[in-house]
Amino acid sequence: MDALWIMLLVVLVVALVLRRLRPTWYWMTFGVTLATIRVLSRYRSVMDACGLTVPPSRWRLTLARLTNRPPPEDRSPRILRLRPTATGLVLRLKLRPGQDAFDFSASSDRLRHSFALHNVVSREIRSGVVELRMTGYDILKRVRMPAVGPDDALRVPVALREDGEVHYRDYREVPHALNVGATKSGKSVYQRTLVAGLAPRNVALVGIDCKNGVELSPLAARFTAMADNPTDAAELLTALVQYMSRVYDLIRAEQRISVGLPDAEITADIWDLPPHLRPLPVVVLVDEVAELALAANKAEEARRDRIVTDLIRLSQLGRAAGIHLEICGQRFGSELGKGITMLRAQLTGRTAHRVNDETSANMAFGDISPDAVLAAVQIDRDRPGTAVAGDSSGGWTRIRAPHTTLRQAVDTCNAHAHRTPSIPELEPFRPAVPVRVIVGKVQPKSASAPAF
Ligand SMILES: Nc1ncnc2c1ncn2[C@@H]1O[C@H](COP(=O)(O)OP(=O)(O)OP(=O)(O)O)[C@@H](O)[C@H]1O
Repeated sequence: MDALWIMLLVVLVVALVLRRLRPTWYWMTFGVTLATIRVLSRYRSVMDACGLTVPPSRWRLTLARLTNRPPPEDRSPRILRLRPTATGLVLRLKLRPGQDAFDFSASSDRLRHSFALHNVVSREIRSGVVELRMTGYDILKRVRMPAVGPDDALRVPVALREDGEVHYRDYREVPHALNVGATKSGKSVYQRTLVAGLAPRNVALVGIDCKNGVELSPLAARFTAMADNPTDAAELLTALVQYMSRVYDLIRAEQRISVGLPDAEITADIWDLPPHLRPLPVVVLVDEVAELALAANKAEEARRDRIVTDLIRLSQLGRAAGIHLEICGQRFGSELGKGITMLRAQLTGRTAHRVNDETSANMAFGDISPDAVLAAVQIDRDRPGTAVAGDSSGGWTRIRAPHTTLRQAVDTCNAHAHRTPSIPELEPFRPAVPVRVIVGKVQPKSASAPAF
């Protein structure tokens, strides 16, 4: 008997220690079973307490009256499935008549308290079916990205979502994106994670970093072109617009629509071109857009207008030519001058790191979702890297990128330097990569693979 008590005590101590120090292990060993028991045993009372039940139907009431039985209780949504995951539980529910997916998202905070789980996120799967994704512990405290298999060239896992899913930056779905956040909020780490994710893929990277190149030039080995001041940036963007025209000429030359040509072979963008003719996609990363958009005198004003006009043209026409914009800034509002709001309207993907005021959050989400504005303002100061990510469809989620160090990103870029394509129009902007000496060998500058 004594041995049994000692064993139980040891298990309890181990569980408490794991819960504090290794929440992932705690969840996998004890947490998942305890949470499943808790959710199933409290389910009816929690639904009732959260106002997620519906009164019994008329025929049930009539039947109870006819058979002289007490009236039936209010009904909770039917559980279709309860699935444990590595970070929590997924509960799929069939709604009762009169219920709405919004009822569940509005009650998610009440649900998480009632089930004693860390977080509950609800989403509609299809008409009448809602999924509650519950996480058992704070998975954004120390982000560990789950292993994801080889994927499409332009779908990069960049962060972890609060519901335990991977957040992807998918350039085919969302061609251009905006990333705002106060200083020290984690924008550069997010951008670095993105570059490290893109480096092993067949894309051309173009960087504009007017902070004298401090963020992007260490990663230069994987960049086809780079500018570290507004004057070079203006020239680089003009060259990109010329490149875009050449890609459009190529697409037109390949269209040759005739009666006999199958519909599937009529192309209006690079993705429908035959693989041997298809140019590589180009991702243009702009760090701190305000440096490009502000002007102190007349000459700078002319340059600024040229830059903003070229960015607008790239954002309007670039997608079909495989050119994608990824623009970072502390603020992105009309105070940056003419054309900025027009440019912002073209940037479908929105990510807001911690911002200091509601106005800055409005610049990312004001025209999309008021809830997301509130969530961006509430991001904790001691949680850099946490952001609210959304798109223009109104959906949003809390995410946090893994803490990719500059050393990790530099190593990844150097390892994939041989993939750096060369684009003739951008050749004058190719960054000078210092000759690297590796174990006694002299490594030449990265080999140039032709983009097209
Ligand atoms: N995802 C993350 N996980 C953990 N720590 C992070 C994360 N992102 C950023 N940090 C921490 O926050 C610090 C500031 O991040 P970062 O340099 O990316 O901010 P920033 O928004 O680019 O700031 P600035 O605009 O001043 O350049 C980093 O040095 C890092 O220590």
